[in-house]
Amino acid sequence: MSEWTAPTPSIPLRATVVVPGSKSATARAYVLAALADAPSTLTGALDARDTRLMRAALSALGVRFDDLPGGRVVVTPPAHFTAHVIEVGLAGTIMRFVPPLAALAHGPSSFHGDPEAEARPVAPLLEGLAQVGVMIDHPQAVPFTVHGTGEVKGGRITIDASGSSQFVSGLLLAGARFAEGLELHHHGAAVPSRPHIRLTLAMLTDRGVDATELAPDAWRVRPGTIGARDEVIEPDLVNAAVFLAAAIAVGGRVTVPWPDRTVQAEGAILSALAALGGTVTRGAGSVTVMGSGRVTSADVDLTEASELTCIVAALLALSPDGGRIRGVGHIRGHETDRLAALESELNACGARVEQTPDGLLIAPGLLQGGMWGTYADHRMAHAGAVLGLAVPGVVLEDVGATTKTMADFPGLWAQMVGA
Ligand SMILES: O=C(O)C1=C[C@@H](OP(=O)(O)O)[C@@H](O)[C@H](O)C1
Ligand SMILES: C=C(OP(=O)(O)O)C(=O)O
Repeated sequence: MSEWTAPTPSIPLRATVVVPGSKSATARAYVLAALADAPSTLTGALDARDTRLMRAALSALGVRFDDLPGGRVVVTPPAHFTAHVIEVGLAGTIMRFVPPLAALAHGPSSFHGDPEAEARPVAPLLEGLAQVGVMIDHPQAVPFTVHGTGEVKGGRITIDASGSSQFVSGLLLAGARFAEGLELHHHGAAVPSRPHIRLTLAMLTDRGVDATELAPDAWRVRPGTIGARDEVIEPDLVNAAVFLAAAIAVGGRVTVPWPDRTVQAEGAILSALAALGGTVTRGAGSVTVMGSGRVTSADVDLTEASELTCIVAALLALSPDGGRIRGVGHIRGHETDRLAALESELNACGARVEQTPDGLLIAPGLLQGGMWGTYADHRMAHAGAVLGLAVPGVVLEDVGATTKTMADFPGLWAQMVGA
């Protein structure tokens, strides 16, 4: 546990921050390289806890990683995956993307993780694999064991993916390596975070896989090889948004590198920041957000970008009129129950927050600093940092939680604030 006092700048921000590679793109690029027909070279892959654990998990299955100068890594797939013990940490991408690869190995692979990982939903994914003949012990939650037989029959699977888009992505990523491919149907309440499914389909298509959305809740992947691909990983736009949010919280301007074309959820991210009072300007390869120091009250639907909930909640708590967040009921199953955690921490700081079935209602209050619980959750830590820009004395219980997706969040934050 490392406590960290959030810096409160005395002058408006003026900063450019270079945010590391996308967690979601790195995880997919590693998994697809592991499944490919030849080695792939990736540049700018994220190096943080989730992606280190992903490398360790894939290495355990027989994949080789050779680091080269210039942030490049060559990923060499094995002829056959070898069953092994897999450590998922608290990464949704590992507990949901790696089991289908373990099913393609010979023998049992047991999946373990942090205590918090055991509360995260994984059953729909594992039940989906069971529908096409994969044997799994304790398919309810981490820890579980996948008994691989070297092949997966594939075919039609129906699951309830309302708990996480990662159930869909995890099955689609490996579907081309199933003997009959995959036709995946969702049955249940709305699937969240759809831009992440679009990212999965785009990265599959880019590697020569015939992967399509047949209907809003149905996807098909035809069997075939997954082509090796050399790729430059884009910056993580959700993590970039944390820094852009800072300009809205205290005023000034923050610039981050931003790809000119992306399949990350840029529309949802930039429109949320604009709704909260940010003036968003696109430059060539960058985005700048300017803020006046006054957060606009807003009613924000984050169905497409639920990872923003924590920082949007912190900003709305700073708004003189508060606001509302909708469309994110499923984040009760993220790194922690984020709606409960935000309600508890923001109320402890003097805001008046209550949960709704699918989000939060946030009313203003007289805000004060104090200990900010981080719940082993990087995005709860980000929220505390954003709040602390404007409220002196916010102390994060454990800034180490941020290493999940950024190796040096405190360093980047200090650089931005000019501390
Ligand atoms: O596929 C991915 O890379 C992700 C999908 C989303 O999951 P949910 O659909 O569970 O929100 C997102 O929140 C998570 O951070 C990353
Ligand atoms: C939900 C998140 O992560 P994970 O990939 O572990 O699901 C997140 O990063 O906000």
